Amino acid sequence: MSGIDDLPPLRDVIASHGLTARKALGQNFLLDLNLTAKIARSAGNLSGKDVLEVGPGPGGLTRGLLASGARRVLAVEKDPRCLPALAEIAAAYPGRLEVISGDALALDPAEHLEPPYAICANLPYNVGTELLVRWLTPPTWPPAWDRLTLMFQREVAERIVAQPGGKAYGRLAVLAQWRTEAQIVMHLSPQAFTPPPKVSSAVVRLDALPEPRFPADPKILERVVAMAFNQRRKMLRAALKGLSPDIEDRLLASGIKPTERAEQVGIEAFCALARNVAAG
Ligand SMILES: C[S@@+](CC[C@H](N)C(=O)[O-])C[C@H]1O[C@@H](n2cnc3c(N)ncnc32)[C@H](O)[C@@H]1O
Repeated sequence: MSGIDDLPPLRDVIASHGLTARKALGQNFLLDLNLTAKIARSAGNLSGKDVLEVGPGPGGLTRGLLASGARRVLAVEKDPRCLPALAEIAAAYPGRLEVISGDALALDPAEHLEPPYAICANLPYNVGTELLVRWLTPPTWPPAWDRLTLMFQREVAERIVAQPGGKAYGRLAVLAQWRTEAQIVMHLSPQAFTPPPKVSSAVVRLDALPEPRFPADPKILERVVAMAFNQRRKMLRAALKGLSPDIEDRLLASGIKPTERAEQVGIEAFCALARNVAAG
């Protein structure tokens, strides 16, 4: 007995299905069901909610999400070897777990889930940031999800919640914090995983704000921020010179010193610059 459901312990599951971890798929499994239950709880009240899970693997977190009351979990898994283990969970929770075999990058969750849905995942390291950026930049805001609860390498988690003035602060921090409340809610040591990765991990929770903190056109803001941080060691007057011939004036009008570097500029000032650029 696992403690949170009547399914077998995960060590038995991975042994019986021959689920040796594959590095190319970012497979570091969580086999402690108390821990996966804790991560599911950190996603808040899931009762009656639809949840998207990317990369369920043998299903430890999936079991936590179902046990914590999610109405329906849509789990997208690229490794077909995991499907039999997931089918056993689906049988234990009739009508509540749908498993899609394939690449999460190719999935449109809107075709399957009732908004506002939650997204909760122990993300594969190789596609984690790409998925996060995609979820943070939907065509309209608020997005179809209302909360992301995601495990990342600790260094990526720290970049998401970073404040101006340090090396961790960059495009990811601006994109995340402009339209969400982002916080690290849990730290995990490598030993929590099988096999243990080289680095520590952290769970980040991002709550979608009803509207952005400061007004700006998303596309223009993304362009300004990408250019500014692509050459983060340069002064902004140089890093952003491709943006406008009178960039120094625009920076000054936005309250930014042209000699500053991107990592010194807060989100409010980046938004002011994006509005100035949009005004033509
Ligand atoms: C870090 S493991 C997490 C597994 C499980 N959720 C856990 O916590 O034990 C990442 C999982 O994502 C899967 N995966 C990797 N790339 C994927 C992709 N592009 N789309 C969907 N799943 C993917 C891997 O096969 C693996 O099962």
